[in-house]
Amino acid sequence: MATPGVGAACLAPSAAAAPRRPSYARPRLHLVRRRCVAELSREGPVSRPLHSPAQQLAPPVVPGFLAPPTPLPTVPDAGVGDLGPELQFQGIEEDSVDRTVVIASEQDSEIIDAKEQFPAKVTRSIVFVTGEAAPYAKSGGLGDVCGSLPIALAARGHRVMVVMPRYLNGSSDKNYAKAFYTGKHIKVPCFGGSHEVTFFHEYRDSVDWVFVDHPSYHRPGSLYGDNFGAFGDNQFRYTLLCYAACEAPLILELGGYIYGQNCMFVVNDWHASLVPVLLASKYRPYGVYRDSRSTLVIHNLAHQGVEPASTYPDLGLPPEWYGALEWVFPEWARRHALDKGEAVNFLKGAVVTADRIVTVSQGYSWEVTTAEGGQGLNELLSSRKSVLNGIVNGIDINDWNPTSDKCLPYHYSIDDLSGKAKCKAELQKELGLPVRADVPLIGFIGRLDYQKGIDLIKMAIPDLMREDVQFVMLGSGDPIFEGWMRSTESSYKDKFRGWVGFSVPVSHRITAGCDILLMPSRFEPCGLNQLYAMQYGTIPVVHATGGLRDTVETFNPFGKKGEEGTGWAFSPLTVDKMLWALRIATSTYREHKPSWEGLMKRGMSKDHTWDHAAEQYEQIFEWAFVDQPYVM
Ligand SMILES: Nc1ncnc2c1ncn2[C@@H]1O[C@H](COP(=O)(O)OP(=O)(O)O[C@H]2O[C@H](CO)[C@@H](O)[C@H](O)[C@H]2O)[C@@H](O)[C@H]1O
Repeated sequence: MATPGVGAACLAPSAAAAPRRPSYARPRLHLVRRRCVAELSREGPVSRPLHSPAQQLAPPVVPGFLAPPTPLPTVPDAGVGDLGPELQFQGIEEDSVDRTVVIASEQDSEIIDAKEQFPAKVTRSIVFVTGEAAPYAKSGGLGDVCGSLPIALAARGHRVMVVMPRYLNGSSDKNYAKAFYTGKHIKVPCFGGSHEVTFFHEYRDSVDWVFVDHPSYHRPGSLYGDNFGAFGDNQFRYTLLCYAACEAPLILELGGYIYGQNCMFVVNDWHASLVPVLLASKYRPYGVYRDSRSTLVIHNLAHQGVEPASTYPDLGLPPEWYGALEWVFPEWARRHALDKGEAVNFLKGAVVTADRIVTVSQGYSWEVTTAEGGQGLNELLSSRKSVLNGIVNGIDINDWNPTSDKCLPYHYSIDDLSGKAKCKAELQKELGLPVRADVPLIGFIGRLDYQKGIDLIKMAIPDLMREDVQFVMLGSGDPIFEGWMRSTESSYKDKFRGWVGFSVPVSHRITAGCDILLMPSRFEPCGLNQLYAMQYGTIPVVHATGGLRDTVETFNPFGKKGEEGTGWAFSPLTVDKMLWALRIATSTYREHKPSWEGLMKRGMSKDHTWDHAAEQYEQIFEWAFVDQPYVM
């Protein structure tokens, strides 16, 4: 809790000295807090910063994994003076905000505004760690979420940093044009060497976007691989990211001030999963980050970052922490009689060390605890049920809004849907399909992957193409399915289009121009395309699984208040059942126009913004800070 006396003492001189950030409309509460921190730091001895990389990354002596903590070494005096007061200032509670207002005479009006403007009761320093974030780099839904949730949290008053790689592959380089070298670099001791990474920074939408730079992020191809498959050094690339993310809050003075040690790390999927392991094994034993917490967000359990056990020494972790990452494949998954199935698993490391675990829908948070949906981690995840929650993703309403979408030839809204019919005609024209308003246009957008049920679509196409429908698919991934899309297009010239590739503008045009969006996913942690579809008045037909079941309500013409529902969620996942759902949808489109319009409008009127989800994340963070760190 802030002490008014201390705050008052520090604010006065620093207010004049502190540099102003170019656009400081949002974090004025933080401005007060950061000034206090900086000034107090000057009072203490700062000759040897606690965050010196050499000190942080030195091999510590720690007890075995999850063993009861032994008394920690005394925290070096250098950092204590700085960090004590900062910790007091982190997490300003509502009543302390009032006191802050009292002490900040110079800025009174701004801060009072800020208090009214920002809904968060307790503001925190939040550090997202991710392999991708739109618009800088995106390969799928992870990029969407990490590009928009941080902004939503910042808008609620938190200080938010996103740490991700600076991918330079020729096509994405321009996305980093506004990110500048911070002058900071660290040497990461792993993989048999000392690897220098540098930090770039852009302040946008009230979020500090931090890009970790290393030659391994500069190569042609997609983010994680190229035509020959996944990059062989991905484990190395994301180990670097995790080390860098742990150092960033300690060494980067963003807007003049570091984030400090009292952070909530939000680690997304396996790429970031080493972060909680590092906090527990390499920082807390030195008294650093003892007041930080971590939340693992699972977007997709299918990718866990599993590599041979022999790579463990490369990670730079203490040998006694092997158990945190240890992974043994079941016998049936081993390659030969001498294969012991021993591996290291990054995601498992986070499951057993993070303070909280979030999946991207409630349905999925249950599925991951079952043998069918747990991808081998179900028992471990079940053991952490008390800290496991599901929060349905939101969507970026600035990007995905039919009233203003820059990728669309026409705009429309719930009150005037005429633009949607024009978008459909334009899309048919663009694809070279017959321009017909009466024929239902079905779309699919997504990775061509087993998860997305492409094989079911492939099996259903001969039957579906006998009907009077049009079908457009946009996707890339498995070369077999890419080839199949091309050959199907030549077989059904008047009805089928397969767009092989990754194109965000085309995905917007398909979402707006289609009548129906098909998602026969085998499993779907949340799914964003069905949310985009509903926002655009396009009716989702989905397999009732995970987040799809949570977000799509099957049409019911005889509901209590009349017609209900926003689409069709079918189950079980069979070709027949999928065709059955599509036939009901297409006949409703043709024969029951008022019902169809009702479906469109109910979908469009749903609140898919991040506001609600951001509030739920805040709650999770609060719970995490109430508890002791799960691993000290
Ligand atoms: N060829 C292409 N061209 C252009 N855009 C394309 C594209 N292929 C896919 N996209 C876009 O990528 C995103 C895919 O998001 P999803 O949520 O459907 O799936 P994904 O499996 O990647 O994400 C994982 O993480 C997200 C986020 O948590 C979860 O919703 C999801 O269930 C989980 O599997 C959408 O924005 C989509 O439009």
